Amino acid sequence: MEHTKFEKIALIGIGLIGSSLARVIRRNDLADHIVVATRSAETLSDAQALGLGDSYTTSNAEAVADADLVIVSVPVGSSAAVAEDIAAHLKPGAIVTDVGSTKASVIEQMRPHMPVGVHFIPGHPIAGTERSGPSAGFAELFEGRWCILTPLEGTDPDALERLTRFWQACGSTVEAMDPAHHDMVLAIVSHLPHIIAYNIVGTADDLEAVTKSEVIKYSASGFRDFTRLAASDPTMWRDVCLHNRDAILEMLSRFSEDLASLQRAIRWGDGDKLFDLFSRTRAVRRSIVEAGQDVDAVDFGRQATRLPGE
Ligand SMILES: NC(=O)C1=CN([C@@H]2O[C@H](COP(=O)(O)OP(=O)(O)OC[C@H]3O[C@@H](n4cnc5c(N)ncnc54)[C@H](O)[C@@H]3O)[C@@H](O)[C@H]2O)C=CC1
Ligand SMILES: O=C(O)C(=O)Cc1ccc(O)cc1
Repeated sequence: MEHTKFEKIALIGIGLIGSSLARVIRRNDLADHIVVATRSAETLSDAQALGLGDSYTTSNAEAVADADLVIVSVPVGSSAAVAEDIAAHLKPGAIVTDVGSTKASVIEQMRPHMPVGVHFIPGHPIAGTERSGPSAGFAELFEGRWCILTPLEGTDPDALERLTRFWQACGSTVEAMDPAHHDMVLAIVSHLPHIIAYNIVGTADDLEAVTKSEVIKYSASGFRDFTRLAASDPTMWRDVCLHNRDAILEMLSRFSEDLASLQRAIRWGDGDKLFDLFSRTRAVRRSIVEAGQDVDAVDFGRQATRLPGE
């Protein structure tokens, strides 16, 4: 594909997302050289053992020297620190992007550090699993998934086109969105489901004294699905909650109102209300499946979401 290959791609952060990128970049021949950078020497040596890059460093600054594409894949709360590390070492004309689950906060943290002549284009692949670390990644992660880019005003169209082609070459469909809108949409479709999962599994865990064995023994599919989400990386999700605070609080307050109304229907035996809601929600699921967004039907998706030991 014309103009898709980069000379040198710097991957800052080599967890689930960074290592999946490393694998797909290698498999699809999207770079002549992949340089891997991460903060801890231990993670770096894991990445090296997996053969994820062509060179390795614990210095973010060293990694970006001569790179024409820099992809920051760290928990969103570390975005400012990474931007500070790399700012003075970026090659003029380089594209800097990220994969963070929140966008307004990442922009606020990184934009002030970006030098003139460097193209900063924030992004977010809507693809992941509950696993983390360099061994968790796989080359197919982004296949058939959306990647949202939130370009800033005045973004160079050629740089945007190059980054769009990069994500397409990873198997994704790219869409541009306003950062505030992204944060609101993701709050309801991704952040709230994780918070609800953390909460319900926590509630069950608090009942431990009475139900310890029952929670495990009878964990039917409903509860099991929540435990998968609630097994997601604590640092990553702490940062998402702290950095998409307003949108999450807005969605949580709507959620609490609706939950109170559901609680009331149960208390007063309002079967019609329950039936109407459950019919409406069943139609939502059907439209997702019809739109081909039912990832459970995709083989690698099923594999990726298996519990450890399954
Ligand atoms: N896990 C998921 O399902 C998805 C995650 N994301 C976003 O991708 C980003 C990365 O997430 P994962 O890969 O899942 O996390 P991870 O925990 O698997 O990996 C994070 C990596 O960042 C490194 N790191 C942390 N601080 C650093 C610093 N200051 N300098 C250099 N490296 C640093 C860690 O050592 C680790 O290698 C997060 O912003 C997350 O919100 C986006 C889509 C899906
Ligand atoms: O594991 C799951 O079900 C996910 O929802 C993965 C995920 C987590 C965070 C994102 O920003 C995007 C995708």
